[in-house]
Amino acid sequence: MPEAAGARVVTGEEPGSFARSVLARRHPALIRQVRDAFPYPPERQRALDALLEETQHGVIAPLLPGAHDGERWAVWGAPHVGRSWFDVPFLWAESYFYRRLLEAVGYFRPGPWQGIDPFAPFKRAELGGAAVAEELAALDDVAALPLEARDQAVLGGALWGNRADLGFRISAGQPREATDPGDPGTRVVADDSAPFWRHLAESAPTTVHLLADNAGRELIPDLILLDHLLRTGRAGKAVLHVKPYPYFVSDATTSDVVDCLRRITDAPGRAGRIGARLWDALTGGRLTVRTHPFSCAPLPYADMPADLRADLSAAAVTVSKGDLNYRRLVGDRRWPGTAGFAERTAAFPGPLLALRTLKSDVAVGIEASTLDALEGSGEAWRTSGTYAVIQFRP
Ligand SMILES: O=P(O)(O)OC[C@H]1O[C@](O)(CO)[C@@H](O)[C@@H]1O
Repeated sequence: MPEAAGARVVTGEEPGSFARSVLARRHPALIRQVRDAFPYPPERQRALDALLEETQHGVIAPLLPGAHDGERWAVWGAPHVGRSWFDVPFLWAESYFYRRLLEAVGYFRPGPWQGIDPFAPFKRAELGGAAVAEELAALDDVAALPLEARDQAVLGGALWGNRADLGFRISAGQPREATDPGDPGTRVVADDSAPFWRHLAESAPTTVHLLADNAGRELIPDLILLDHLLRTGRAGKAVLHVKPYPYFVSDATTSDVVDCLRRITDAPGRAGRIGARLWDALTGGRLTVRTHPFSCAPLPYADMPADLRADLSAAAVTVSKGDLNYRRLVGDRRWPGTAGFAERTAAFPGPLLALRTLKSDVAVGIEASTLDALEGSGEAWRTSGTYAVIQFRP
């Protein structure tokens, strides 16, 4: 990889950088929100306070002895433990932060707080909100469209669903809506949707994998996309990869899949029918949910273990959702924006589609003229969540 030598790994060292703002502002705000959202006993509160102090002023500590995944994290953390959270790779720091937050709230420890998702109140509020109801109702109109327009509608739904990310909206202690993106069509800065649909038309209807990102307003359109691919015969089977435990605030776990499915199934009109089909697909084995531990690993996809690699190698396509998955696909480095998507993702097995709204510094596969226009716009286009890419390579 000739560019790797010249592309710096993203860390929080640089004052004013996006990564630094996440570590210095979002993470403390999130700790406070979680602390306020539950009646945690004093020892859990103290653990959360200690984590806050450590992340801002201390050095990275290892997991407590006896952690079920202690050995794995000891290997992954060996180069970083004992250093400032701001000085280590941002991808690793964010991933480990969520693991430590779960430790602080007693998520894995036998006892009353075991298995209690600290982000559940935020996810639940979103799922019960008006936006989800409106989005489900809009499916009635999509049903009337010709196939090609329906293809674009469900793909666009899954793409822009990625804007609805609760972690992204935590700023200075307050969840906030991202700025209105304006006309989403003009905000897709790399669009390989045509070759993607051609590829599916030319492939035998084998298995489609989807690496899910956020629950709620993102997972619902993801499920609708999978239903569309199954129903139109582009996929014979589908596999939905979700996180084995709560992660990056709103990342989907199996219980979020169930909550979303219930929400879709309970909706009137076409949404309810899609929900019933998805339920049948799950119970009948056409749609499978996977929770591979690597889904929460602080590593690029190039380092995926052999079993996951074998699984994805057999896919007609893997659809990768969201910003974090994108960083893990291309490597969390300051690549030139024009670096090739196919080249950067060469180590990923099988055909790949990335659907991502841009919420961090990493971007590749953008035409030089588009990149110039974006750089000249004065906008925080890499991090605002208002621009997106649909990038495909066979
Ligand atoms: O939910 P997504 O799209 O993966 O976004 C996660 C992104 O949010 C951040 O954690 C910051 O809020 C980024 O650093 C990260 O890549």
